[in-house]
Amino acid sequence: MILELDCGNSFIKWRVIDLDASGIIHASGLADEPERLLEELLSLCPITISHCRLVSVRSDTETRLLTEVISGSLGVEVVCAMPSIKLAGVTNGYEDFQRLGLDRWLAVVAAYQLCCKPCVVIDLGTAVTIDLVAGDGRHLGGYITPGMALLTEQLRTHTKRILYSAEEARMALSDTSPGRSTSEAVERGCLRMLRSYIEDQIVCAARCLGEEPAIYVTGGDASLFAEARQVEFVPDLVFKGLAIACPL
Ligand SMILES: Nc1ncnc2c1ncn2[C@@H]1O[C@H](COP(=O)(O)OP(=O)(O)O)[C@@H](O)[C@H]1O
Ligand SMILES: CC(C)(COP(=O)(O)O)[C@@H](O)C(=O)NCCC(=O)O
Ligand SMILES: [K+]
Repeated sequence: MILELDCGNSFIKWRVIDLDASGIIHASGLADEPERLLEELLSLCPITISHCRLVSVRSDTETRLLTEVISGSLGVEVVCAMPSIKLAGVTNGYEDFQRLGLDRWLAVVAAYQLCCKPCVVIDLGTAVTIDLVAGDGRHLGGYITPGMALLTEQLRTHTKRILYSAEEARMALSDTSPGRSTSEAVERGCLRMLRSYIEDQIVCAARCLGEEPAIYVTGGDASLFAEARQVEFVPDLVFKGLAIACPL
């Protein structure tokens, strides 16, 4: 079995899939910290892990510690995705290719392999990233903004009277009519702002790419954009890119 890990700034997503091309998922999870991840992985017995591949946007130190803990506890070598200028027909559009977030890089590589045409990749995670790929596989670059959790957290931590619970936040997103409480005003305001931003980005991308691009959405907050126009939800887009970058 292969253990795959996507280490984002909020959550470490992991899954265990078959070694063969079936890609059957035998286990998966989401851990907020390495200690929690290890508990989940050690509880996987009797599943035996023979290979491990990982992509991380955390610091080099945290990523190294994570690979050492996984390698030490599961007895497998951890193969880490690395920056590259070209991969699977996609050319990295950053001036310094090594600075492009590896989650973004793997997501655009996977997206282009899915469609082989101009595409837009939207990852709604801690940050919201939007990347454009031309029809010939050139990554044109993209945009980074705070995600929902960061937007609302900034308001709560930088004001004195914006205070509400996680449950109130969850309830607030039942619809986007004018908020009649602090939680509704903040959560709905931030959601509408992000939705308008994403809609605008999609319109501009179609103009920039010269034809209707394929639009792929992934990330923990993707569900908040469910009613967005015709987009394709690919929750495991980064994992698809990881398999391309680190074939076994
Ligand atoms: N299990 C979860 N519990 C709470 N929030 C979650 C969960 N999964 C995803 N989210 C939401 O998605 C965001 C992070 O999604 P994710 O794509 O995992 O981020 P990253 O890749 O940046 O770690 C959180 O800020 C939160 O809004
Ligand atoms: C933009 C990101 C923080 C998004 O990470 P995430 O929200 O998935 O945790 C990550 O892609 C990153 O660290 N990028 C490096 C900077 C850049 O892409 O320009
Ligand atoms: K991510």
